[in-house]
Amino acid sequence: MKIDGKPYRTIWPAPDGVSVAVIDQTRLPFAFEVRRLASLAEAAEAIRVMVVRGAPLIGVTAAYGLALAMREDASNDGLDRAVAALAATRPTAINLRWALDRVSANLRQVQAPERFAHAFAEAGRIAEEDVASCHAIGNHGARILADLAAAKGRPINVLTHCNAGWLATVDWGTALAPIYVAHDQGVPLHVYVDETRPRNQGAALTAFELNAHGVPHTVIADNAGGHLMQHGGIDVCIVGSDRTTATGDVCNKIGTYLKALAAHDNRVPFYAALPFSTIDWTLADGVAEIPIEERDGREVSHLTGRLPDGGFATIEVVSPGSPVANPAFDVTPARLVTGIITERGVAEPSAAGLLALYPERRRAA
Ligand SMILES: CSC[C@@H](O)[C@@H](O)C(=O)COP(=O)(O)O
Repeated sequence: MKIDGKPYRTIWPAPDGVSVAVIDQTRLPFAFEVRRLASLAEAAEAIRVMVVRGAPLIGVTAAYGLALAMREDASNDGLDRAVAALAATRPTAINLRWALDRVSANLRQVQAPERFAHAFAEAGRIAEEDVASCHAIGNHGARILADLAAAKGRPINVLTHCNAGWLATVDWGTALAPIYVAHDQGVPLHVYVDETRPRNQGAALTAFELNAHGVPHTVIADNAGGHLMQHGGIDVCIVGSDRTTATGDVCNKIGTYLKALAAHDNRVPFYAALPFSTIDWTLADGVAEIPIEERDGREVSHLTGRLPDGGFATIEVVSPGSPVANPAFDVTPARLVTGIITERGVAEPSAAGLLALYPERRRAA
């Protein structure tokens, strides 16, 4: 996607050929800064502190992180240690584990001296595949939006939560890809953007993206969505996912479940958009089985933003001394999901629906 007319991806090989460049998402929307990751430690830290975030991008960064680790220690022990270090950075997004498994399986087939080049190339392939998957998700999802706009005969209102746009992937995004494709095709739409406390990925990142692309949008407080749905203000919800079970339960940013409940109560269609790398085929019950990341309470008790003089400040907003909890994701059961938009088409949110799109998994099972 473009920033000030210049096309960007969220991660790309640096010109030196031995490191990668990423957009520092902790600085957006007020500052656009590119960071270079040159070591395993830098890649792991970038994922942990959310310089890069979003399930698909976490996976690609981990793949490059494994490559960077192979420059430091390409032995089998070094490979095991690097996989463990990267896997420990964030527990919920399955793309992380999926990318590590894929690259490390590849590396075990080659001798140590070749491992860096192999891993770097494989990470690049994963990135390219992610772009293709997200673009395909955009095309499939755009048809849903176009049909809805045609049926309503007016601009449609789409609600999204967190940031599942191009910043959360390598390019295009998952939940926002259908919006970009539909907007580019001339489908009249407007997006309600949940601010997404505590880290405000909606207010900071989704709004930044939609602004840059010229998509009409309005940022709302997280608690406003139910009210808007009761009054006919939302025609469809689209969210991303960090892990989707083989039965169609969808785990996404904290607060997604409440939106799905409100959508169900108001008969508003609720879609999750995700690539195959987000499906955890080993799980059947998302609420019971998906590990939910618990993040630092400071993300709830403090807010960081821009001051009138352009400087940045972090301020305290919770009564000092009050305990704070910060679960970062929740699970929306399949029964609340209308459809799962994937790179292969739209699946019914069920084991049968997903297997119909991914028949090779039936054989694997
Ligand atoms: C295309 S990304 C889908 C999800 O990763 C996204 O909705 C989300 O919850 C991101 O969470 P984050 O904690 O910012 O990494």
